[in-house]
Amino acid sequence: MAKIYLGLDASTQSMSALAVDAVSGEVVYSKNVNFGADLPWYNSPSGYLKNEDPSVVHADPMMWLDSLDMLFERMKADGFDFASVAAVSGSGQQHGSVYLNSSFFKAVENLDSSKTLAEQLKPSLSRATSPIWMDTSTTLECREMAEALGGNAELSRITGSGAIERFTGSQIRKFAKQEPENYADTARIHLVSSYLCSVLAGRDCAIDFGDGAGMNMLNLSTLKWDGKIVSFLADNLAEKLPEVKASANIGGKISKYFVEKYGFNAEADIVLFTGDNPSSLVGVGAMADATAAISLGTSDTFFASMKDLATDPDMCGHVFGNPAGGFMSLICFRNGSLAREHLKADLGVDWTFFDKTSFESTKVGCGENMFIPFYGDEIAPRVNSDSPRLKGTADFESLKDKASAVRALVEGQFMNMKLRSDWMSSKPSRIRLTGGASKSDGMARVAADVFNATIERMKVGNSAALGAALRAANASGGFSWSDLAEKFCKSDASKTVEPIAENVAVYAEKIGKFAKFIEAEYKRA
Ligand SMILES: Nc1ncnc2c1ncn2[C@@H]1O[C@H](COP(=O)(O)OP(=O)(O)O)[C@@H](O)[C@H]1O
Ligand SMILES: O=C(CO)[C@@H](O)[C@H](O)COP(=O)(O)O
Repeated sequence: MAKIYLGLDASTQSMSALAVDAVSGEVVYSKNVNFGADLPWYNSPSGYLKNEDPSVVHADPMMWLDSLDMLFERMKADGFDFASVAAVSGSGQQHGSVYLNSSFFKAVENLDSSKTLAEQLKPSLSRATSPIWMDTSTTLECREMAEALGGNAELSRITGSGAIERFTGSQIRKFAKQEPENYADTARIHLVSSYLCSVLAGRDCAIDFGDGAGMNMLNLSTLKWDGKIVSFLADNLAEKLPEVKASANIGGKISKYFVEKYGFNAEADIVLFTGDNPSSLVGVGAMADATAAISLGTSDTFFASMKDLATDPDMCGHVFGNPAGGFMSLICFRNGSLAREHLKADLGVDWTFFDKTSFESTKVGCGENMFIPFYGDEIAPRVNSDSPRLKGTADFESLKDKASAVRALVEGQFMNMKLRSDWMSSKPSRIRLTGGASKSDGMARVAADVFNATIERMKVGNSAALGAALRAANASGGFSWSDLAEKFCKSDASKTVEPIAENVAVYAEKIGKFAKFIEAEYKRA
């Protein structure tokens, strides 16, 4: 008999759903709502609100709720059989936080299916907007954290990361300092993942170890909130935090709101949500071995499950909980797809030119041309930037040579990724590529040659939503990881890209020059 599990993914730019039949091994349904295109009244074309201070990046949490209702409406219109779903889980863009007053607990338990989620839950916000992972405005709070808590190396030893601007701890501290009344009015602080989980379950749910580790306050040795860090960050913070639990816990049965409105089975389990990267780790089938993965979503990320805990001396890399148990390493690049989109718009070209044509008409390594692709602040390395830096021929620097500009930007992104990931002890010979831009053959080729690794692309593209569905099947249905990985996490052999020795040598030679170019331009501390 079919066993259907539904995975949801609320990432930076979209809310998506993917349903699997865990018995037959089929993906039976998928659907997507794009925040910019489908909810234009939120004025968030790329999923976040414009701010006059570019370091402040917030999103409207009601946009996430409206997109969830819209997604389920679309699924209903498609005739999706909600009643057949045995369990739901999900993932959210990491680090983003939702601030709620004490009315939240009752409001989420008593959702009325004749109204929308947003109209019922808006009054329970104690902060109108949510800082998200792209926010870099908490440098001062990070410095205060490091000074008070024994330095970044110590914070990294305890939490898996030094004090980081986008992580939730420094964001909470900034909110408490700048808006003390609203902070005092806050009874609960959720992550995007645990907020949506709570809404689905109709009760206040826990944060999981995967996403919780992105808050700079989870003690990785005890897997509890670290008392010393929490009390330093803000007054009474401990009581405002949800519980933190292993990802495989059930948050509860699905709320009657979704049963009445969309026809879910009232017995469907809601499995704790996690971050989109930990979820992708599961979706690419890398939860149980040392396979590395690169996700080219809004952010670019490089991650792998971890055998031995190791931290990054340069503080760009992080340790998160692996939803399948143990830990994972991750490096996040803020100038991922948005930098590619920026150049694409500046050049007035389409994705075919960007993914293919430009690579066919240019040479590997791009001669002397180099492109540091930091259109905005970067987090790996941690530098403030408001424009990319180009060095090379006049036509290249003025962007007249469009093909070279595209190649050099992509090469710059992957060489930077290689430089920042060298702290991870194992050099992967095989990397799984996922995310919206992984369809680009040009990018897959550059990744293979820069990393000297086989690049595998997945049969099921949306690895975060797939990971969520597989986590639901594992935690609620008892399906083993090996069974699920065997059925769902296969790469598409026709899209595998092998490294070419000649090209590998070009990048091995060029990467040193590129590192010096970055250092000279940004004079890193
Ligand atoms: N053909 C393509 N080539 C390169 N990038 C693409 C292509 N199609 C989509 N993208 C990029 O994929 C991104 C979305 O990827 P996705 O994984 O859905 O992001 P997220 O999960 O962060 O919302 C878009 O920002 C877009 O730039
Ligand atoms: O900050 C991080 C990871 O630390 C980002 O990777 C966010 O989790 C956003 O993910 P995408 O929407 O780009 O997938």
